Amino acid sequence: MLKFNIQKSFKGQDKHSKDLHFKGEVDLSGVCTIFGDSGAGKTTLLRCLIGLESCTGNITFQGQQWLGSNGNNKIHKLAVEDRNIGVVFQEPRLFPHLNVQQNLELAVRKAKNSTFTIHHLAEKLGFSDLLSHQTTQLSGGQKQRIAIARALLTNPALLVMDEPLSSLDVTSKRLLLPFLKQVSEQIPILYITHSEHELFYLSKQMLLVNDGQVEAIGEPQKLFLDSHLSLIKFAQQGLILTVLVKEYDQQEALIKGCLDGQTLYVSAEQAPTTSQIQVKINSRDVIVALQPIEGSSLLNCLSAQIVDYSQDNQKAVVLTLKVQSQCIYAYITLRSFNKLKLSVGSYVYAHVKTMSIIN
Ligand SMILES: Nc1ncnc2c1ncn2[C@@H]1O[C@H](COP(=O)(O)OP(=O)(O)OP(=O)(O)O)[C@@H](O)[C@H]1O
Repeated sequence: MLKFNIQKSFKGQDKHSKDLHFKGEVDLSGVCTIFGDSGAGKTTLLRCLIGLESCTGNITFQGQQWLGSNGNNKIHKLAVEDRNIGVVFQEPRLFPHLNVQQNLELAVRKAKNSTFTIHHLAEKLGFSDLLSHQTTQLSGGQKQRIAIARALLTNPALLVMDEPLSSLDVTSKRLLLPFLKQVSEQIPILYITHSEHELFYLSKQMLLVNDGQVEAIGEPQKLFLDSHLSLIKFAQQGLILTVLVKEYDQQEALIKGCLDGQTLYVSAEQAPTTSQIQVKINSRDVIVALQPIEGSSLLNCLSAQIVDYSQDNQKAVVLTLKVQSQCIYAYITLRSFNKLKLSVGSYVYAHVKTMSIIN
């Protein structure tokens, strides 16, 4: 469990800055993603938690006090190096005067009984042939793989990552995302990202940061559907759903899947390698009708119920359509909404024009 109630002020440094106040309790297991708008305070929260940024208040991790009062009204702050955290930033920050092996050996020396070895991680992350290379000769993706290995070799109780994949190519992301998911079964990960794809692929829970505060903590699917949260403006553009793979038709490059018991066809150049896929359905790609549309090129028609709706200032309505356990949004005009006499509880047919696979 990670518990925190901390304040941070940048006012001395920047008169325009607001005070930030973060409060929350997270039962850390798997990946917990820190998500929010640019400037919301994600990096500041993370840096305060791990002790790289000074702040006031209380932090405890798995019963160990990292920050707080020690009873005599004196501030207790556990040194960063005693918190047993592995840290990976957007920039790999390797020692340029050492080769890959030497960079990693520094971490091994720091660790107490590491469960990982250089050999094992080099194989898993595909850099066995780079061990004798100077780090200055490596690409960004190679450096980041080594930075992740270095963090793991310190045998951390918590791995903290600030947008670790944001500047990497697709191939590196394809290698690292499943790896991190696997690692998170052993070591909890606190992970900042702007990518919805990474968020939904990795996280069991998310910590939503908004305007210098923790706005909500919970499962991504639930928070993305909560119309009271700031996330809604972003979520209403489209939601991510889990689809079970039934079969793949190579000739038509089409996956036949199952979404909450209903058939869904998804275009894919290759057969999926997993038994379930995640697809993003944009709200503007959903056509709502009172009957199934016949004789059209539309492949997907889901029967759904309207469970909520909101009107935006563009004279459009965003409908929340529940398929069974999962929801999609549909963005329609106010005129269509009125014409179809829609309301909460109405049953409709949601025709999905297109969707993208995100894992
Ligand atoms: N060193 C600093 N001096 C003054 N203000 C700062 C400093 N660092 C952060 N801030 C302010 O604190 C707020 C939160 O910044 P932070 O970098 O934590 O946001 P973020 O959510 O991580 O943003 P991004 O996604 O763009 O990285 C911003 O208003 C920012 O201007």
